[in-house]
Amino acid sequence: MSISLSRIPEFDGAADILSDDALAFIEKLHQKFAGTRNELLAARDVRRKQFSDAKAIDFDPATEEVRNGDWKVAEAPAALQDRRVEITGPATPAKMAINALNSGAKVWLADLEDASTPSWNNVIDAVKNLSDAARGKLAFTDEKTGKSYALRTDAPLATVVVRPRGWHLPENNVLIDGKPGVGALVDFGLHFFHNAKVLAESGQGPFYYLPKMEHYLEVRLWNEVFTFAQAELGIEYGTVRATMLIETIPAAFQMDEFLYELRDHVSGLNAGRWDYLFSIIKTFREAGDAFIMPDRADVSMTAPMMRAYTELLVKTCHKRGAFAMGGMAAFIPNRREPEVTAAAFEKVRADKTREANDGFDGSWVAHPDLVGTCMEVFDSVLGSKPNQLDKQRPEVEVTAEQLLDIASAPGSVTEAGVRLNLYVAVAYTAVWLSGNGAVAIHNLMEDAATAEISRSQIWQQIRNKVVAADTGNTITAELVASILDEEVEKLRGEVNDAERFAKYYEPAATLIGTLVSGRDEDFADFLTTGAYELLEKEYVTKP
Ligand SMILES: CC(=O)SCCNC(=O)CCNC(=O)[C@H](O)C(C)(C)COP(=O)(O)OP(=O)(O)OC[C@H]1O[C@@H](n2cnc3c(N)ncnc32)[C@H](O)[C@@H]1OP(=O)(O)O
Ligand SMILES: O=CC(=O)O
Ligand SMILES: [Mg+2]
Repeated sequence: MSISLSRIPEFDGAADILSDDALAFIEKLHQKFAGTRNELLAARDVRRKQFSDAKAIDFDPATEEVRNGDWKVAEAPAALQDRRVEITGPATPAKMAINALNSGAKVWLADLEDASTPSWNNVIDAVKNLSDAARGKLAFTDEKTGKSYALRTDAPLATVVVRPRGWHLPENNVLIDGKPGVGALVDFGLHFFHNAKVLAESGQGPFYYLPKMEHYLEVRLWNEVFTFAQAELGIEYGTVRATMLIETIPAAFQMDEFLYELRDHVSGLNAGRWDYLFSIIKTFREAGDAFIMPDRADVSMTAPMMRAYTELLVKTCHKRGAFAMGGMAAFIPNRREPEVTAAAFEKVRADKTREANDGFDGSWVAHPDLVGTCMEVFDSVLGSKPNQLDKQRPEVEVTAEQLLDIASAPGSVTEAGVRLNLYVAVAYTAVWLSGNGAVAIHNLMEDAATAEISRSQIWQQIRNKVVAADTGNTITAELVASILDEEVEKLRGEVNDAERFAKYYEPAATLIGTLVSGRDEDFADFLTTGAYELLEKEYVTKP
């Protein structure tokens, strides 16, 4: 097996991140783990079809012993005992990293997944920023504004928890025997290689968030990666700690199994609500009326199936001694519009209050101005305790039917919802292609997970011939195509920059137009896979 690179990004420090020793480590990770990763991805397709045909998923009888067994995960290290507020955001540009580290949050989820466009420059800059942060020397001057950014010294910085890409994404710029590498192994491998020792020495990690897994064997693979990586670099077994997102519907049926597989390296589970909704739509997209999701804006965390999911997560985590982490309310403040900010504070407060009262140990915010709201809510529930691991939920009983009870989610499908989904999916994908993996649209945070819901809902609605509640029209491919045209014209006017529109919005619109078609052959497992092909072809590798 041999490793090579398409190119080294042209900025200071990139060559150091891609040193020969680091690449040798990445090559070893691929040698040992890429084959299993490929098999596990193929197994996802087979299972999904089975679930869709059966119109059901159930708890696996083969792992009943794990679910009924009396076991606990390893105790969390001091740096992760108090996670009441976690800010999320990309690790590039450096100013975002510094703002997150300085935000007052206990943890920063440094995101190479939902909030990140994995252009080669972004991936390497993110690792470089994380490496500088681990050594306390991250600083930045914004060339546009002249504003300088430095790590604060007057208060603790957030503890860094890095989220590498999910198992599905390739890394086209790392070639293994001439073929694309595995994004997850590149992100993890580079971060771990450069930072594991320094973080371990200061008790600050290395810590990870693991996204988008669908089966406990995928967790087992991460456990093997961690075990190997620690041994290879002489780091004590069990130093790595990871929090796993329960953000796919099959994973909701395996919370115990996930924790068990990673029990020496785990610190908790997180309720990743946006990918979770996407996963429900994706899994059951052709399974008929019982699985039609209402308009995205209608589905809230108080819908019965979402209550079942979060209640089961808290119960399972605390029974096993693992943290239960809340998810992202998408409302974000706007510093130029006080009434938008006030509404965001109120909605986020309500969301965090529900989570804190349910027993979550902390939760996520998308913006520094929301740290205070989340902190106040958890302070009032936790009191002097760092977490509420002691809050057991024996009264919670959740069935497979409750987890899959989509039909009783309040709300309806409307043509206005279709229109909004198309607008958001195209606008987000265009911004993603321009290098930003997260953006505010209509005062909501949009990232890869929220955009996935928008595009997959439309496919599901066309496929199942859903009738729109507001117009009485059946949602057909033709209707969607004509609304898409209108929304693209609206965006053209708003963007008002022909070159930018042609470069980012037109390819985004073409991609989304295909993905939503309602035809089997057009439904991609991930929006970002197609977008990544465009990114690599059109925007990065071309001179
Ligand atoms: C489904 C999921 O996975 S959720 C987790 C993944 N998603 C995310 O992490 C999204 C995180 N949030 C963001 O990226 C941003 O908040 C956005 C894109 C939604 C909005 O960003 P902006 O439009 O820049 O917001 P705004 O102009 O109000 O920002 C004000 C300041 O706060 C900073 N800021 C905003 N959000 C963040 C953040 N999450 N982390 C660090 N700094 C931030 C901005 O950089 C800006 O700093 P500056 O004044 O020094 O220039
Ligand atoms: O990653 C989080 C989500 O909601 O998706
Ligand atoms: Mg997600």
